[in-house]
Amino acid sequence: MNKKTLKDIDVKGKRVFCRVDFNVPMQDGKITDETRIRAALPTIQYLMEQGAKVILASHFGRPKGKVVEEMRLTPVGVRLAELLGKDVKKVDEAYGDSVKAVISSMNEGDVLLLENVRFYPGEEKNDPELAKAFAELADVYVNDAFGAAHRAHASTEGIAHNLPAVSGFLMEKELDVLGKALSNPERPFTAIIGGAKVKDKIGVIENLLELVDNLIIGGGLAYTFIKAQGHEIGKSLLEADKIDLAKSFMEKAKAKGVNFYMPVDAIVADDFSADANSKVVAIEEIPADWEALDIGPKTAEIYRDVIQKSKLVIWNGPMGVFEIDKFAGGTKAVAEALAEAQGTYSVIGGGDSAAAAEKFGLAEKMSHISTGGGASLEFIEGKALPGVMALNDK
Ligand SMILES: Nc1ncnc2c1ncn2[C@@H]1O[C@H](COP(=O)(O)OP(=O)(O)OP(=O)(O)O)[C@@H](O)[C@H]1O
Ligand SMILES: O=C(O)[C@H](O)COP(=O)(O)O
Repeated sequence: MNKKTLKDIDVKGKRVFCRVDFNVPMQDGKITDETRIRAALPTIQYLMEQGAKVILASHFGRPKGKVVEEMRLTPVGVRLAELLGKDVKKVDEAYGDSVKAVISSMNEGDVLLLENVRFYPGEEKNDPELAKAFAELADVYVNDAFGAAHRAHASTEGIAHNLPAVSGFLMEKELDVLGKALSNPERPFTAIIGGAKVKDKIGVIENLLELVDNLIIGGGLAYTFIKAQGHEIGKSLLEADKIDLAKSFMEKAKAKGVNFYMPVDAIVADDFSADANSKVVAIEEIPADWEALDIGPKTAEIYRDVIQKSKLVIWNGPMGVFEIDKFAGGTKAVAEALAEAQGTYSVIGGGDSAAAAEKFGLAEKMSHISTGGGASLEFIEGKALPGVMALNDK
């Protein structure tokens, strides 16, 4: 990487604004997967050992520029303190005089966690004033938030223009590992795209068609494609204004000779809940009042077979609502196929896919679990990541 890293600068006694990605899966105020917190520890511990005053900033969820009580970073601070074996002071703002006062009382090696940066409308707008306000808190900026590096926001991009700016260890490692896997990909190269963020991921699919031999679609975003094929999808997730785009992708795949795999069956439910009635149906037969919440067993078998014949697989986004056991089978089948595949380099991206691998006890069997979802996809697509571009050159 041609960007400066933490090892290139001296942080002793300095106030370091360290952007991390603590956007962890959470249910009822409990962290359900702490991969992203653990992944940030090497940088945080290094900063502590070097005698920096460590000021951590992160976003959590999508509060849209307002304070949302359930999206405070307080539970993350509690868990971080346990993992570090050290107090972590948490404040309820992310800049301003009261935060400055807390920072001025910090000792070398102390750790402070700021509030969710997305509580401020300027964050996602990359407002230069907010970037300046963040920068005023510190002497140095370290970006270790690989998972948010595809966002040009005030705490991931803007701030880097106001302070000496370097990457953290996690950022460096992610760019290194992903860069190596993709510089000359082994084939067959397969991408598996699932999850629920249809808007975010649909563009990615188009770019992946230029790179891969096989494209597997699952999760909530599959149903926009199924609809585009002319089937009814009941109450399944749909991005209606993307149907034509989905159609054009399927045509593009055909023209390019990319194998485009979509669910042939699904598990449908009459409610989005653990005690819903559910059944397996062929993909053309989703009942009007039901929604598809997982791929079906036939689809899982086909996907398993493709995965096992691949040399490089990137996987982003679960195949179904894996948080609920009865809709977890498809995601589990994909995770198992990846874990069992011999000689296949497997890269998992996305908070939820990583959480799923962890939930099924298969995380250790994957070649690389990236802490980035959208970020790893954009990197794979060959896009420049704003959070990386803004850092100082070596
Ligand atoms: N068929 C479906 N209908 C509705 N929701 C679904 C369906 N399949 C999966 N999901 C949901 O998608 C969510 C994950 O989607 P998301 O796109 O955020 O994936 P991700 O792996 O976390 O990627 P990223 O890190 O980029 O956000 C899960 O909470 C899961 O329950
Ligand atoms: O979960 C992620 O992919 C990152 O934390 C970025 O979150 P975002 O998609 O809400 O920007």
